[in-house]
This record gives sequence, structure tokens and C-alpha cells, in this order.
Amino acid sequence: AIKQLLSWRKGVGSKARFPGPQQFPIVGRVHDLPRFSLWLKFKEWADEHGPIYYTKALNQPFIVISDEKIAEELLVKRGHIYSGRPQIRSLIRHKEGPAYSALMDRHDIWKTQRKWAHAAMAEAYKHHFYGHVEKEAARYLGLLLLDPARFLDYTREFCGRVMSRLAWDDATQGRTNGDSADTTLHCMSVSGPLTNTLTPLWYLPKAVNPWYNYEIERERNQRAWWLNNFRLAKERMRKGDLPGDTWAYRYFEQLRKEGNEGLDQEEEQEVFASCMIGFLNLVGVVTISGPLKFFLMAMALHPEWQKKAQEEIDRVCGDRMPTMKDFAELPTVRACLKETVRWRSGVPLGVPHQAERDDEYRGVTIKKGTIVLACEWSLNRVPSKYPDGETFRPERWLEPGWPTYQEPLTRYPNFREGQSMHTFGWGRRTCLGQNIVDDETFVFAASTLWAFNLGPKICPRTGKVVPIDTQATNSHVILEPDPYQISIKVRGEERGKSVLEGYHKVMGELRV
Ligand code: HEM
Repeated sequence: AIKQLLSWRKGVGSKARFPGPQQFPIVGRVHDLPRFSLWLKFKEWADEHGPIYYTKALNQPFIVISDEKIAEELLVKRGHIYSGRPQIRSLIRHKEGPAYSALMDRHDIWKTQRKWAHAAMAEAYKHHFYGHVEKEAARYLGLLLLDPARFLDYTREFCGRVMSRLAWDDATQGRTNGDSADTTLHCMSVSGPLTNTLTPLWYLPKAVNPWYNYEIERERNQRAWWLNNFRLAKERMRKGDLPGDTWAYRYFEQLRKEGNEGLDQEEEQEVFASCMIGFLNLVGVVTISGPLKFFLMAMALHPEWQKKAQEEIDRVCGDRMPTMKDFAELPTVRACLKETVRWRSGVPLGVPHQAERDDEYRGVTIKKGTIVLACEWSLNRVPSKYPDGETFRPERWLEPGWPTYQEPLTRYPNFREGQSMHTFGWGRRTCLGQNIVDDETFVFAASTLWAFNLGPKICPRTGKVVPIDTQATNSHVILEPDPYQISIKVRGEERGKSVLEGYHKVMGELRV
């Protein structure tokens, strides 16, 4: 504190600085950074101080960006400087690895894991994830038909199952996968343990430190779970019983190509590989279930768009459930999805980058260690690119004249290319999941609207619409909306029969 006070006094008026809220000694502005919906505060400051501003929380300097060009200049063109990850106080050893590649510094472990995950994902995408997304969607529709009130649970489980099937051929792990992802996200978020904001608390002695003890236990369990699945998959590989369309198979096959026929490994190598596959499996759950839950909400609140999308689906698919083959013919479905992710971002703060060394930008020194945030919530509301940014308007992706419109509509909008790819981050740290996001959200959205009508829930006691707070979320780095209620009704008897038929067809093959 004394050091800070001195440097603050020395620093007054002496250097060029970015604009920003007034800083106070020792605390900076930590006192008015809310733990929940922090992006609203960052947007408020952006409106006041401009597209790049400076602030501090305790001793941690921040640069917050809300302009795509500036973010490109720093995070892409100068990616060799701004691609570190800051320490999240309540997550143990994440910068070193090997557990969370998205949160590691840029060292060899990160490079190896990123390269491997990128190639594994690209190969699976070539085969549109081997039809697993469609099969799980058919199961999801069946469950929704039987018990629509549990739609939020089922939505997350759907995402968890797809990922665990791809990772280890064990969709039954889908629910655990979702829970594990959720707890990890809690621990890494400002809205999570108090020690993420009041960081000095982390250094309390273990005997009186519930945050530290919890994290040790959580991380140990998660790693054991990953390692267990890895070893089970290895046993199956040895017996010739592991399907070739899993990431685990791909990994073991590579070992064999290197001459390791028996798949014998030191524990350290197994831990490395199980974390690499385990994390890829984990990171694909809530990242997708959050947008899907917001999509269902948006459709219930915007019947005019739901109807347009359903007319399109009925015209193209008729009585059969939509699949990836219908992608080109269903631009309205894609526009509703793309607009959902813009309107209610799943990663509204973006994922923080950190300056790996001192740099100078526009005459201002940016110190090594500064956290650089391209605030997705603000980027999605830049008026010149997204007019009427607070409103859900899928037409901005479908009609010429809007800044985000792109042709041909058989291809755009999508989540892999074209407009607004800032959603998936920047430069060397760009998201590795865009392909699966594109497939999974499309099949889920098209098939749900094919089978069901979504609408507001009417309270049986008052007869009034149950209100939905569309901004209420768990405020995690990657978030989901708070539980909400809508009505989900099958679109007629025939459609119900088709849903059940589809469900029975896949249930024989799926592990439950
Ligand atoms: C709509 C869904 C998703 C969104 C909006 C999203 C967004 C992001 C963002 C903003 C980042 C940080 C980029 C940066 O630091 O500049 C990121 C990183 C990452 N994402 Fe995604 N993501 C989504 C889904 C997925 C899925 C489904 C997977 C994998 C199955 C995935 C895998 C990753 C990985 C591995 C990283 C870390 C990259 C690195 O640090 O090297 N993401 N994502």
C-alpha cells in the first residue's frame, strides 16, 4: 500500500495517459466495480471516457477497449505482446498448466495443447461431428416432449453430452461435465469467490482459508475425473473397443504412429493428455448452453421471429427434423442465433489478455502485466455497426442496408466467418470452438423450433405472464441466464409423433 501511495504521488500529472475514471490511492476503483454484471459498468465508463480507457483495481492496471479497430491493433497486430493471461487468484496453477489451456500463459504446454486441439476440432468438423449433434438433438426433443419444465437442465445436458461423446465416447458424462464446467467458471469469475476481487484474502493461513481449501479439493476432483476417463478410454483402445470418432482415439492412434504400440506412458504424460482432452470437453458445454438458453428465451419473447423461422423450417424440412444439411436453406434460424449472441453475449467481458512486456500505444506507455479487455458487451452496441443495439433485431443479418448484412444468405450469417467474429476473441488466443458452435447451435435451434412452440409462461394462479429478466445471469466469465420460465408446447399431434419416433430411433444407439 505504501509503495502504491508513493508511486501514485510520483505519477500525478507526469505521464501521458488514456482517459478513464478518477483513480484513488491504493484501491484504484475496486470499490465501484460490481461483482455482478461488471460489463454494464465497463460500458458506462466507455460511454463516458471513450473507446479506450484506463482504470485500476487495487494494484492491477486495466485497459478497457470498446472499438474493434483498436482491439485489432493491440490484440491481433501486436499479438506477440498482448496474448498473456492474467492470474485468476482463486484458480490454482492455471497459468502454468497443464489443466486449462485457455488460461495458460503462452509457453510450450499451451502451444502443444492448442495445436493439438485445433487439429482435432478441424478433423471432427470435416465430418460435421459424425452426426452426434443430430442424435443428441433427437434425444433432447424427446425429453422436452415428456418434461418441458426441465428445459434448462436438458439444454445444458445436451451440450455436455455432445462434448463427452466426442471426447471419450461417453455421453453419460454429459451432466457431470456441465456441473464441472459450471463450478470451474464460478471459481474463475469476479462473481465467484471473494478472493478473486479481494485478492489478499487468498493468503490467509490454510486453517482459516475456505477459498483455498475449496479450490484444492475442486481441482483435485476434476483432474481425477479427467484422468479416470482417459484411462478408461485407453483400456478400450487396447481392446479395440474405442470408436475412431473420439478425440481420445485420435490421441492414442498418434502414440501408436510414434511407435508406442502398447500405449505405455508415465503418469505425467497421462495427466498432460487427460487435461488436454478433458479441458476441450469441458470448455464446450456452458459456452454453448448459455447462448442456447438465451435463444429459447428470445424466441419466447419474439413470436414474430419464431414464426418466420418456423415457416422457413416447415417449407424446407416438412415432417422431418432439420439437420446440418439444411444449413444453407435456413438463414432466418441462423440470423436469430447470431442476433441472440450479439444481444445477450455469453462472454460479455471477453476473455482478458495481459501485456507480456512494456509497450507504447498512441503515445501512452502500457506496462507489462496490464490487463487488456475488449469488452464484448460494448462492442456489440457500437451504434455505427449495430444500430438500435439494445433491441433483438435478427433482420440486421438478413436485410441489405444494415452494416452487418452479408451475402450470400445461403452462407451468412454464421459463427465461423464474416461479420462480428470479435465474439470469439482475438489473434493468437482466438477461440477454437467456432466450428462446433456453428453446427451445434444450428441443429439445436432449427430442431427445437421445428418441434415446439415457445411462448411466455402464464402463472396458473394469477393468470398473468411470468416475467423474465433478460439480463439476470450468474455473471460468470462465460455465463448462462438465471433460471426462467417459458411455455413449451409441441406443434401438433403429428409433430409429437415424429419427435417420439426420432427419440426411439436414436435411443438404442446412445449411451444413457
Ligand atoms: C458461442 C460460443 C463461444 C464463444 C462466444 C466463445 C468465445 C471465446 C472467447 C472470447 C475466447 C477468448 C479469446 C481471446 O482470448 O481473445 C475463447 C477461447 C477459447 N475457446 Fe471459445 N467460445 C465459444 C465456444 C467454444 C467451444 C464450444 C469450444 C470448444 C469445444 C471453445 C474453445 C475455446 C478454447 C480452447 C479457447 C482458448 C484459446 C486460447 O487461449 O488459446 N470455445 N472462446
